[in-house]
Amino acid sequence: MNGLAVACRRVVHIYRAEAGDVVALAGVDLSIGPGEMLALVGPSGSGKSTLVALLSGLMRASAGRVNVGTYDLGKLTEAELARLRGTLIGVVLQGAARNLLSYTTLHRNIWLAQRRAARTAGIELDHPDRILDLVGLPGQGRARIDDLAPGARQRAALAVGIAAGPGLLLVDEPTSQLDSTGRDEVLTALETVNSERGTTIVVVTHDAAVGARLGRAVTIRDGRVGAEGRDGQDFAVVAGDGTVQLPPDVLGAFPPGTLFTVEREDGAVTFVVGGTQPRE
Ligand SMILES: Nc1ncnc2c1ncn2[C@@H]1O[C@H](COP(=O)(O)OP(=O)(O)OP(=O)(O)O)[C@@H](O)[C@H]1O
Repeated sequence: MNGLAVACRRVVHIYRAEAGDVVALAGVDLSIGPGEMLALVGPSGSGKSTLVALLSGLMRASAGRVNVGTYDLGKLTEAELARLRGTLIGVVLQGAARNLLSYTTLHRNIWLAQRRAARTAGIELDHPDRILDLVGLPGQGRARIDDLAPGARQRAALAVGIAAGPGLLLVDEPTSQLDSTGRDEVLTALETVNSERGTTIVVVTHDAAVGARLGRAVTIRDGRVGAEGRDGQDFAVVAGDGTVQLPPDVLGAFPPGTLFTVEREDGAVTFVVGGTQPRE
């Protein structure tokens, strides 16, 4: 399966709670190319997990459009969404244990994750040993999950996530409980899956270093896509409503109300900082 493109357009998600509605996503615009690796970085409560739940079809957006490959997820039935999750879309939930049956072997965990895809015509599945090679656990098919070290257990969770050969892999906080060696091994496994299979990979993380290593890091702040870092360069991002999201570390230098002069010359547009003059 080749990598799938992802497109979010003006995505809003509201949780209806007794204490009042919570706007978790407030108009997210995001495009991810097929085969791209990207980190969603942001503080707790900023909306990262909500966005991943929408991309996996576990929840539906309150408004806006979410496309994965040729599918408009908002138009699919629950059964169709469940089928996509078992085939085209792989999900690795936060906390390795939530993805694994701890009392049995790695092989059995992978077989179980392949069951739905095995019944779907046209899907060719990798042998579990090949999947274990990809995540850096060669020859460990007979190991019980209970007996694995934390880093290996996280890579076992990745093996289950890629078992059906998804075109999009969504991974929530894969390195949060690990030391630097464990983190490195998990990131290497993700890079190998991406380069060998072309899988599009989205990783939710609090860790800016993980974002830097994946090449593209998109900041989520208060339910909106904020600034972006790509290959070591920082970018400000224009949102669908015309607001400009700045990298967090330069925000302090441009308080709300900062004016930019817009200069147009020969079809080119330049913005020049014109001083801070907050409106009355
Ligand atoms: N089931 C829910 N009911 C009500 N509010 C919710 C629910 N789930 C999340 N929220 C709220 O939605 C907002 C976004 O939460 P979300 O879990 O997506 O953020 P996050 O960036 O993934 O945070 P974390 O890094 O802590 O997982 C937060 O204000 C959160 O309190």
